[in-house]
Amino acid sequence: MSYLNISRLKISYGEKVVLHNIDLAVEKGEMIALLGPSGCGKTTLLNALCGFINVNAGDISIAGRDITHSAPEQRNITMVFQSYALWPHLTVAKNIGYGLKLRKWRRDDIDHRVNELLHIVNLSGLAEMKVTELSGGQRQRVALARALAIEPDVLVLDEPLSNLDAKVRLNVRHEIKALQKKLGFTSLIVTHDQQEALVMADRIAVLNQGKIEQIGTPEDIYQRPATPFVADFMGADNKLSFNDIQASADMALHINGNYLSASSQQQIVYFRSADAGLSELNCTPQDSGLTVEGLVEQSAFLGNLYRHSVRCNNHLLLADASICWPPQTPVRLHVPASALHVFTSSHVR
Ligand SMILES: Nc1ncnc2c1ncn2[C@@H]1O[C@H](COP(=O)(O)OP(=O)(O)OP(=O)(O)O)[C@@H](O)[C@H]1O
Repeated sequence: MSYLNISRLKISYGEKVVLHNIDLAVEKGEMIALLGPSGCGKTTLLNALCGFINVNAGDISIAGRDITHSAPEQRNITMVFQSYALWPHLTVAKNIGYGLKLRKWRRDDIDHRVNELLHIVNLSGLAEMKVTELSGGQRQRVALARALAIEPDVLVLDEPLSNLDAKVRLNVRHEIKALQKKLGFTSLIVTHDQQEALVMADRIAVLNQGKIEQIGTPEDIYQRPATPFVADFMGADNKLSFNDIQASADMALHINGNYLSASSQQQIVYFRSADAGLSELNCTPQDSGLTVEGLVEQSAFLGNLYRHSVRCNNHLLLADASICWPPQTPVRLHVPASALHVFTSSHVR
């Protein structure tokens, strides 16, 4: 039995079902990222876990204790919000100690715990500052310290980094991850950002329209997407059907040494632009993987590389390269078989 168990959870708003039979088992000390497009039900799942909304069917338990219908304050789950939700008129120390005061801790014990947390989140020395005097990154660390102060059974983070600018965001996500490893708290984090999920989570649950499409390690989700939705969401931005490939004299696909056969026509292949290499037409073609001959239509400088769009008949494919191939250059685009994600079209919605 896992530490946190969500089983067959169903939530609806009126007639509209927004979570369908969600099963999620989280081990103690694990960080799970809930990843998915806007409206897929991530926040609803967190709200159900925290007890902010009613559950239509299913169960939630922590350490064997059924909390499906417990009041939020009886669950020992704390949430860190995107907006920090700090008290602006209180100092950093008073914000961090707020939950402990509500729990009627003794003054000395609160001071001791607050100092411990200030040290943990690297804010020692800022105890007496008002939170309004802090930067966004510092405020989010206060919010985290306040949430951790009461030693929650589960820490829930709802898009905790989305109000921070890009550079601070990169630092804070590594800090939270390091803290989670050090302190061993169990947590669920909601994010839109696939890279944030890859960096921070032990496992990622990808949600689509109220269902979990796939749950697995970051490597599983990125390298072995189970469905076309996950492949696409995780950045496999090119898509071709086997029919398209077979119909074109300029495309060829070899998998396990075999040229694609007629029986595989119901299949569809996804790949990332980063996995597609470009070469001149007079180079010897590779004998495995996908090969497409076409013309460079556009190239865009992305800083560390150039992204090219390559036209082959009515298909426009994307390929990255460290050098810039000018528009109208005839090229061969090649993707190794190991970087192709192949699905039967019954998977494709
Ligand atoms: N109070 C509500 N009443 C009715 N429908 C709601 C309510 N809250 C959310 N929904 C609907 O439930 C679905 C899931 O919403 P939810 O906020 O959980 O998605 P999300 O994945 O967190 O989205 P985002 O990333 O944009 O925050 C959406 O279709 C939304 O419109």
